Parts: sequence; structure tokens; C-alpha cells
Amino acid sequence: MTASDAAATAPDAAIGPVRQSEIYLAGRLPEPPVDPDALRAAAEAALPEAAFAYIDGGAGTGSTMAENRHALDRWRIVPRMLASAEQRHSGVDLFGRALRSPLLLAPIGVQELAHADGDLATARAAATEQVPMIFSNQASVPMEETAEAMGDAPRWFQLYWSRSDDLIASLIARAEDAGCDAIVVTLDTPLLGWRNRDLDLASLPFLHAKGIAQYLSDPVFRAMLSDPPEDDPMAAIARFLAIYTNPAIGWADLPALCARCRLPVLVKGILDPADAERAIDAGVDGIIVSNHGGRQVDGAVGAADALERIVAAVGTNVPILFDSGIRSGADMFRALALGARAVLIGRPYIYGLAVAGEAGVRAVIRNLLAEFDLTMALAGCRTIAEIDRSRIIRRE
Ligand SMILES: Cc1cc2nc3c(=O)[nH]c(=O)nc-3n(C[C@H](O)[C@H](O)[C@H](O)COP(=O)(O)O)c2cc1C
Ligand SMILES: CCCCC(=O)C(=O)O
Repeated sequence: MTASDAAATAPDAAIGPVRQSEIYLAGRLPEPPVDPDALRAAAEAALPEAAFAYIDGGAGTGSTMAENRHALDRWRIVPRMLASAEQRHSGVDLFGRALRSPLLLAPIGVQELAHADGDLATARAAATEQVPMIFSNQASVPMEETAEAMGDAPRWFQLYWSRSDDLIASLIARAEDAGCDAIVVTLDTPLLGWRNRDLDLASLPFLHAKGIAQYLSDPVFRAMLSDPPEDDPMAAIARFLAIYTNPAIGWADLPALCARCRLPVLVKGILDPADAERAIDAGVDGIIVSNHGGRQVDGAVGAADALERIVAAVGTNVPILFDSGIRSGADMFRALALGARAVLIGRPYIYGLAVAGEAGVRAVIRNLLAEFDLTMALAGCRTIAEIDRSRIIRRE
């Protein structure tokens, strides 16, 4: 049994109470703050305007971001009493690996915008807390270096479906060599959404050499350039923009992509039940229900509403993960009760990174898991399996 298996099977009897005592007894204000709105405000205070606008922003008017919150809030937890929930297990198995908790760090590009230590600080925090980090295709650091910072802690790789098959093959092979447990293919970003705040600041921070570190470190990408990117960075960025996605691909292309991956493949960005069925028919190993944190289609369905419909249509034999709007342990509970096997968080850990680097990411993870553990205890659940649809009701 590895250390992470042991962590996943041991009862987490007191994560929440331990964390509460740490904070109450520390005699100083927690940094970053615990409250999600205060955390966001602290990140805003810590960051230059354009960096915060890019990280925090959504598509268009921001209505999808707001709807993500409403869609989760509409589900009300019905606590049960006298459930003998002193000992609680929050471990889950995903693709043959025992995880400490049903939580992963969503792929987030250009983390150096939030903190100089960027992806490496996140990687160290994720490894210490035994929460899988999903390396972004748009990371500021090549995946090999991020993997190195994590020891044998769990990590996955997120792929944008490039126009170049050779580049896809190279990125997948590198992810396998870097010890990734799964490939997440993000489908909802064949083009970048219309982002009002970035447009008004005329600033797209990922168009920066550091936002294409996975490419600059890739031999197939480098071979596509006439000059080394160190000599002509703008030409490298232009080449990246020309090939990093492929809006022409369709469902007929997915089986071949799944077949070329030795690792489990998940598709991220599914919102429609029929699309979930198509993905399963194409052979995916998992689905991530997500609207990209409200960054792609303004006016899109709230992600939790999509989750409910997708679980109703395809069940949960193929693992369904969820992100977009998770801000608390109660939100984790709601998503699991709706049928998600695990959830991802995006902005909250990046806000923690912005405020306090590695320690900030760790604090955000620990606070979230503490609140989740307490929500389980107070709602009367001893195991993740007990968090089912009977635990929540919907209010209009
Ligand atoms: C600043 C930022 C960068 C992101 N970069 C990526 C990315 O490179 N790849 C990807 O699949 N999703 C990316 N996402 C989307 C996240 O993976 C995730 O779906 C979203 O943040 C979840 O919503 P939340 O922020 O409300 O938790 C990004 C999100 C943000 C906020
Ligand atoms: C090409 C997009 C890179 C980052 C991203 O996914 C986002 O800004 O939401």
C-alpha cells in the first residue's frame, strides 16, 4: 500500500475540527481568508488589475458565473440526525488510484500571473495535501518540472486538441513519462470566449511566452519554428495561436484520440446530456461537467443544472466529475449528491496562490476539505457513498 492509498483509506475522523482549532487557537487572522468573498477580495488586492481581471473574469456580462452559483445554491442539504458519524471516510477511488478526497485542482493556465512561483507552488501544495493537480496545457512551467516538484503525488494532464497530430502525440507521451494518471481533453475552448474585462484592458495575459511553456519545451513544436523561440518569441506565439486548437474536429474524431492514449481519457466541458452519451459511446473513461467557470459562453446553463440532467441521462457508471462554481465544502457535498464522483476547483486555489503562494493554496485546500468533512458529519454521512440524491432537495 502506498502512502496515498493509506491516506485514502484511513478514516478522516477530525479534519474539520482539527482545522477549526488551528485557526481559532492561532491567535492571528488566517491568511488567506476563509470566506470565499474575502478570499477573492484579498486576491484582487494582491494582484495587478489585468492579472486579476483575467483570472477572475467570465465571458460577456458574467451571467454564467453568477448562474453557476445559483445552480448550486438551489440545492438544499437535508441533514439527518443520530447517524453515528463520528468516524468519516472521504477517500474515493478514481481510475484505480485511491485518493484522499473527492477533490482535484482544475487545470489553470499561466499561473505565474498569480504568483512568481506559479505552477511549482501549486504543485508542492497539491502534493503535500495529496490532492491531484491537473497540469494545464497553458501552464507557465513545462510539465516535467512541475511533476518533479510533486514526487509521486497524483497528477493529470489537460490537453487542448491541437491541429497537429504530432504535437498531440508528443504532449500525451510527455504526460505519460511525467507520471500523469489521466488525460483531460478540454472540448469547450476551440476558440476563446468573449471576455469583456480583458477586452477593455486590451490585455490577454496568456499571450505571453510563459503561457506557452508546454510548447516551448516540446521538440515537435520547436521543429515547426524557423528560428528558435528564444530568438523570435513573437513567431513562436503566432505559431502556437495557429495550431493550439482545432475548431474543425467533431465527434467522429474522438474514438481515435481515445484509442491513442494509454491513460484514461476524460472530456472536459460537457453540458448537454446527448453530448455525454456521445462521449461515452466514443470510449471516454470519464466526463467533466463544466462550463469552464463561466468563461466561454455567456448565458450558458449553470453547471450544476447540467450535472443533474447528465446524471439522469447517462447514470454514473462512467465517472462524472464536476467543476464551475464550487466555493465551499457544502458545494462539494451538493455536487456529490447530484452524482459527481469528484469535483475540481479553479479560481479559489488561484486566489490562495495570489495571496500567499504555496501556503495559500494549501490553506484553501485544507479549509475546503475541513468544511466538507464537517458538512458530512453534520448532515449525517460517514462515507462518500452515503452522499446520494436523497440528501438534497431543490428549491425554485
Ligand atoms: C485563470 C483561468 C485559467 C484557466 N485555464 C484553463 C486551462 O488552461 N485549461 C482548461 O481546461 N481550463 C482552464 N480553466 C478552467 C478551469 O479548469 C475550470 O474549469 C474553472 O476554473 C472552474 O470554475 P471555478 O473557477 O468557478 O472553480 C481556467 C480557468 C481560469 C479561471
Ligand atoms: C487558450 C485558453 C487558455 C486558458 C483558459 O482556458 C482560460 O483562460 O480560460
